[in-house]
Amino acid sequence: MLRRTHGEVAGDLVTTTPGAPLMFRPTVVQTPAIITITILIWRFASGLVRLVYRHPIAVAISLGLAALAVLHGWKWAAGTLSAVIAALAWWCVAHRSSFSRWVGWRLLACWRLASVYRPHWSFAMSGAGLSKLAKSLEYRPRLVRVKCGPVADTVTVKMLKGQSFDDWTSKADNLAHAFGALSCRTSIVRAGLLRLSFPRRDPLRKPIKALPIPDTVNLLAVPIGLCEDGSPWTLKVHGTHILGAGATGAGKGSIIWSTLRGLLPAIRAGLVRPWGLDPKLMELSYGRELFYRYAATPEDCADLLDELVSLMQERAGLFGGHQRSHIACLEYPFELIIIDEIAFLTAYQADRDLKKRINAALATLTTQGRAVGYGVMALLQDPRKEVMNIRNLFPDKIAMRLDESEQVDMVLGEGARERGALADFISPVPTIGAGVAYVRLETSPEPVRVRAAYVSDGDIRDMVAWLNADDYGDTLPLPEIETGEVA
Ligand SMILES: Nc1ncnc2c1ncn2[C@@H]1O[C@H](COP(=O)(O)OP(=O)(O)OP(=O)(O)O)[C@@H](O)[C@H]1O
Repeated sequence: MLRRTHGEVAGDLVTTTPGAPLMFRPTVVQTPAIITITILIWRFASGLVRLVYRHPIAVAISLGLAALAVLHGWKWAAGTLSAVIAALAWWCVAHRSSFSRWVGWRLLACWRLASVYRPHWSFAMSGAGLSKLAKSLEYRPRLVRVKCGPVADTVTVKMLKGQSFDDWTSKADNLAHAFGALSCRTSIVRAGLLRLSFPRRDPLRKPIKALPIPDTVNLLAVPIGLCEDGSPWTLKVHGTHILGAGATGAGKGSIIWSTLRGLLPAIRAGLVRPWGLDPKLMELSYGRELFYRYAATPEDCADLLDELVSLMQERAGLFGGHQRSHIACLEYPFELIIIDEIAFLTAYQADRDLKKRINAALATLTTQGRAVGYGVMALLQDPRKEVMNIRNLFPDKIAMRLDESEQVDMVLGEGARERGALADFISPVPTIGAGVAYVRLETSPEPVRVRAAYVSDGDIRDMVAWLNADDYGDTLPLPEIETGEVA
């Protein structure tokens, strides 16, 4: 027997027939039409306000054309529209960069929103497991805004309540494929708001030619290559120490030479003094004349490091009580100690006394050198702790192509690989992957993919010639040089 009943009496029902089907119909509360209409009007009005706020120019043009068509006829509207299009085309040809900035990227963003992100959003969210089902309703993260730049699209998203940043970083691969991109990077804008970055093309696909020797030198931003968004990759060399790790053939040399190239005017002026330690004898020796001092054998390297420690301590003694930071000048230049394959001097050194001396000198330089104008840039192949037990004394790290995925976090810190630093996936083919690296820039904790410019043997010879050229004689002006306050 079938019985219809209202929800509230269901709890009191008793049936004597075992297995008798019970039809349960919940109480339906009729919403008054006025409330439904008010909600619809409210939604329409807020959508309209949002449209005007987000696209004021497009709305103004559309309204203006509509007004023209109503007041003077469609021919006037069509003529004005043609004039506007012709003006935009002229702007695009004559001043491409300003056109792109003000119009081009916005139009592209509208197009990408309508053709890529909006249509695939719902499926991508449920496919990646980022939407939630509650009471038979599907709740999806809200697509807030799409912006386009020369290289990548950035999509701002409002996360669902209860979601964490890690929920999104772990789905980066799913999202990249869902929107037809090569990769997806996630970063936090503010609580609950995320930025997803989808590259449309890869500016690091091809080797980058050696950058021009700059006129001015900023020790806090030496240009050495490009970031994945096409912006310059600059390296802070003053007030820090840099550790670069990469398997053989990863292109560690390009980081050294690009840095020296960016510093060349300051080296020539005597404001920066590079010290080269080259235990492999293969890398730095090619541009030996660029170095203020150079050592290759482990004994010479140990002596040089000891000398640097005593110079540094002497300078610290002079600065003590007078100044707390270093500004590069002729009297106290910035001393940059470049060590190629540091493991040869530390872990792989057979002579135990020498190894101890070198380790002690390196630890002293890296712990006390920053504030008095001593910076260490060390490169190595194997970042494991057994090989490099002082890697935590290097504030800035660069992960080039690495052999194992676990090595990525050893270099860039816990969780870096999960956040997209796929250094173990960098191609071993030199033209594709040499010089490519992941770094954490000061502005963001998220790893950024970068590529150092390739400084060829010819470029190094040119740098030596440039340094030794005496056309300026003694009248060489000091380059503008910026150093930061280093506490
Ligand atoms: N930035 C770069 N862009 C393109 N190609 C590069 C770049 N850097 C290096 N290469 C190419 O990769 C090769 C290996 O580079 P490099 O010797 O610098 O590697 P490495 O990491 O120092 O290797 P190893 O540790 O064995 O000395 C170079 O001969 C060059 O052809």
